[in-house]
Amino acid sequence: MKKSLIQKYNIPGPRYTSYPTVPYWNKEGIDKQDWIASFQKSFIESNYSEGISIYIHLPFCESLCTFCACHKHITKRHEVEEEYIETVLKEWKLYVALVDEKPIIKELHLGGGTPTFFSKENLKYLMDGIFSIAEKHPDHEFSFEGHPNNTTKEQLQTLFDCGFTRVSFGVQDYNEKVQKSIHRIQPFEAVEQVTKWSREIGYDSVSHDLIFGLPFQTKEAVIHTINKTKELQPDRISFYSYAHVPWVKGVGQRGFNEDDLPKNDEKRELYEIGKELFAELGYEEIGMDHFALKTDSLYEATINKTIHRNFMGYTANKTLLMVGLGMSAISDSWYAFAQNVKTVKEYQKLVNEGEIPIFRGHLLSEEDRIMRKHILNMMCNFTTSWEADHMKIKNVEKHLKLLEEMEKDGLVEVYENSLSIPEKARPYVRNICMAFDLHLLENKPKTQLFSMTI
Ligand SMILES: C=Cc1c2[nH]c(c1C)Cc1[nH]c(c(CCC(=O)O)c1C)Cc1[nH]c(c(C)c1CCC(=O)O)Cc1[nH]c(c(C)c1C=C)C2
Ligand SMILES: C[C@H]1O[C@@H](n2cnc3c(N)ncnc32)[C@H](O)[C@@H]1O
Ligand code: MET
Ligand code: SF4
Repeated sequence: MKKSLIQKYNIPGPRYTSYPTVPYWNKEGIDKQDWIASFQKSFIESNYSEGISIYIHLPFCESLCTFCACHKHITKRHEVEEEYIETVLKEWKLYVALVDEKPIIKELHLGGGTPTFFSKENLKYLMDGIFSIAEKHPDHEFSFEGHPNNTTKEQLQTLFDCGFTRVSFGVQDYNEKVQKSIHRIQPFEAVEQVTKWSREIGYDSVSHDLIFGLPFQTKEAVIHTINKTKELQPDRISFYSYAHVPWVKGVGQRGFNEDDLPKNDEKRELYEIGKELFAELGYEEIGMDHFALKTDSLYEATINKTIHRNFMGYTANKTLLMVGLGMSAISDSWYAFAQNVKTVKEYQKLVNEGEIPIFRGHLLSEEDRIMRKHILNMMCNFTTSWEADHMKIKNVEKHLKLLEEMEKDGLVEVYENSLSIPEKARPYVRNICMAFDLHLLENKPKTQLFSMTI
C-alpha cells in the first residue's frame, strides 16, 4: 500500500462498535425510565420471534496486561467471585421482572476481564441462575473468553455442558520481548493445551485473539506468531489493531514508551503481512479485523450478509436486544444504549439497592437509527445504499462531498444512490464511516477521544 495514503488517513477515529459512539452519547445521559421502556419495547418485539442476547462482564484478572483496553479489576482474592455472581443474578432478576414472557436466549457471551478467573462451580452457579428464569433458544450460540494461562479442562467441560460451543483465547503475540513489555508471559504450550482440550470436548469454534502494533513488535515477531498459530488451526482469528488509549481512566496502559510502538506505515505493514499469511493459510477476511476458516459460522454470515457488529466485535447472530449484565457492561435495545457503572463496588451497591445500575446511555433519534444502519452496512459489508425510503440520508451531498478526496485516492466508489469500499481500501473503512457520523461532524473532538484509524 502507498505510504502517502497511510500517513494521510491515519487520524484518530472511532472503532464503530456502536453508533453514536460512546463519547457522543447524550450529555444529559438517559433517563432510567426511558431506558426501561426501550428495553421493554425491544423485548416485546423480539423475544418470541428471534430471541435475545445477553453479555455478562466478568471483570477480574489476576494480573494486569499493560496493553489492555478492557474494563477490568485486578485482584488475586478469589473470595470476590461469589458476591459478584450473586449481584449479576440479582441484576438479571431486575430485568426479568420488567417483562411478562420468559426470556429466550439466542446468544450469550461471557467477556472480561477473565471469565476463567472464576471456579467451575461458580460458573455453573451463574449459568444455572440465569436459566432458572430463562430458556435456551433452539439455535443458541454461547461463547466465552478464556485466558490460556488459567483455563482448566474442567472449566471447559462445565461450560460445554451448559451449552457453550465457542471459545476465544487471548494470545496477542508469542515474542518474548513483546510479552515482557505488555506484562503478559504466555507460553505457546499453554495456548496449545487449551486449544486441544476445547477440540476434544467438542467446541465447534476456537478463536485466537492476536494484536498488531504492540510495543517492540517486529515483522519477524508477527510472522513467528502466525506460524505458531497455524500449528493450532483456530477456526477464527481476531487480528486487532493495537488501540493506544493511555488517557482512558482505568485502562492502565503503561510499561513502555510511545517510541517503542510501531506506527503508521510500519504498523500497517504488520497488518499487511498478517493478512497475506492468513490468506495463504485458508482464512477469509471478515469485516475489519477478523479472519475465519470457510467452515466457521462467521464466514457463512459474511456471505449471507447477516453479519453484525456490536461492542464485542463481529458476530454471526443479530438480535434486536442485547442485555449487558455486570460492571461496565453495555446494553443495546436498538432504540437505545445504556452502560453500567464502571467499578465493582458501585455496581454491587446499586444492584443491592434494587436499581438497574446504568450511569449513561443514549436514546437514538430516527436519524441516528438510519445512520447506524449505514455505518453497520459499511463496517460489515463494505457497501451501503440510501435508495430505499427507510434508508434516506438527509443532505446526502454534504456527506458525499467529504468523500471526494478519498474517492480520488480510490478508497471509495460512489454511485447514484450507494457506495462501495473496494477490497484494497478496507483499512480505511473507519475513515469513510466518519464522513457519515453526524455527531462527530457537528462536534469535532477538542481532546483526543479515539485511537488512530490505522
Ligand atoms: C479488541 C478490542 C477492543 C475493544 N475496544 C477497544 C479495543 C482495542 C479499544 C477501546 N476501548 C475503549 C476505548 C476508549 C474509547 C472510549 O470509548 O472510552 C478504546 C479505543 C473503551 C472501551 N472498552 C470497552 C468498551 C465497551 C469501551 C467503550 C466502547 C468501545 O470503544 O468499544 C470494553 C471492551 N471493548 C472491547 C473489548 C474486547 C472490551 C472488553 C473485553 C472491544
Ligand atoms: C478481548 C481481546 O481484546 C484485545 N484487546 C484488548 N486490549 C486491546 C488494545 N488496547 N488494543 C487492541 N486489542 C486489545 C485482546 O486481543 C483481547 O484478547
Ligand atoms: N482475559 C482473557 C485474556 O487475556 C480474555 C481476553 S482479554 C478480555 O486472555
Ligand atoms: S488482556 Fe485479559 S487478562 Fe490481560 S488485563 Fe486485559 S482482560 Fe485481563
